[in-house]
Amino acid sequence: MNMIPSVDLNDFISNDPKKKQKFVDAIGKAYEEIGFVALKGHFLDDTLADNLYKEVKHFFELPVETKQSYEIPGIGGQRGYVSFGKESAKGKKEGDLKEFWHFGQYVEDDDKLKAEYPDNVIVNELPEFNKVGKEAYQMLEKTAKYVLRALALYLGLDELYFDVYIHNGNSILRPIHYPPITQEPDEAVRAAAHGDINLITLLMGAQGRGLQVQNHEGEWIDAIAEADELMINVGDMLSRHTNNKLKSTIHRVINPPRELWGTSRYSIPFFMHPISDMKLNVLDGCVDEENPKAFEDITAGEFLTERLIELGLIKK
Ligand SMILES: O=C(O)CCC(=O)C(=O)O
Ligand SMILES: [Fe+2]
Repeated sequence: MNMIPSVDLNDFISNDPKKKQKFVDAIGKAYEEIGFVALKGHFLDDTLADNLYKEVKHFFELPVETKQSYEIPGIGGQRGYVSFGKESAKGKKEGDLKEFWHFGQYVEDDDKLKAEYPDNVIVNELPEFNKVGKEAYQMLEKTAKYVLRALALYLGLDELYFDVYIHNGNSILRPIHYPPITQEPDEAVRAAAHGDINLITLLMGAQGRGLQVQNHEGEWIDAIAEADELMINVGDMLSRHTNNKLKSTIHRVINPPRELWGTSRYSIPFFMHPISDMKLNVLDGCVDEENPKAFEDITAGEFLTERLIELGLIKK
């Protein structure tokens, strides 16, 4: 499989059962094979996406001292700014060549979760950044909810199975800036090969080249979505919950050829996480003689903490 299939969310949302089933089958098959799809018909419109990119660029252009004033100690980088080189992929010692920001959940109707999550960090210099970040967060979350509904049907679960776990979930919108490369990097790359931690990841298509996905044969293929598509992949939480039926595919961001070292790269993944109490225990329907239970029982919160330690974002 050398192609990332394209699907249209309008098929799922339409009242036509045939189209809906076609969407469910296509996304399920893609996730059993390559682990990625390109999705049209999502809820993030062009104007909002353009404004988000504009504001994100303004943010990363702020003086480094200003950005660092938004780096909050003690929360594992879960909100606000994370400076250059701090995060490394699981198993790597070199930090990735990136700086990033985290917008988190906007809890309005659950005091317990509101207290559990760190507050969102407000950038005083850029009122629009805060506003556009929240709007984009909510539109991507809505898109992800429908994708998970389709996957629930594919897995033989109730269509609304994931809804209770993702309402006020611990999702994160992460604008990333990969700065220009100024000297021959030793071992470090923009983002070393990794699987995402969460249930599913939504990535806007507009970004430049660089993202690559590893297929079953171990070959790296370029993942390029069209401007109106979101690239959506399975993360390790969903892969675990489905006993590896849905694949969390390894991907990376390679450094550009030398003539493009002078250019920045921006990308804005939305990592869909459930609430921390969700049990990621392997679903009964995903276990049979050929596929024995491959993972220990664990909650989403425990799994996240384990991985943030491995990424260097929380200290043991
Ligand atoms: O920058 C990209 O295109 C992808 C980044 C990524 O895979 C990640 O942050 O998990
Ligand atoms: Fe990723």
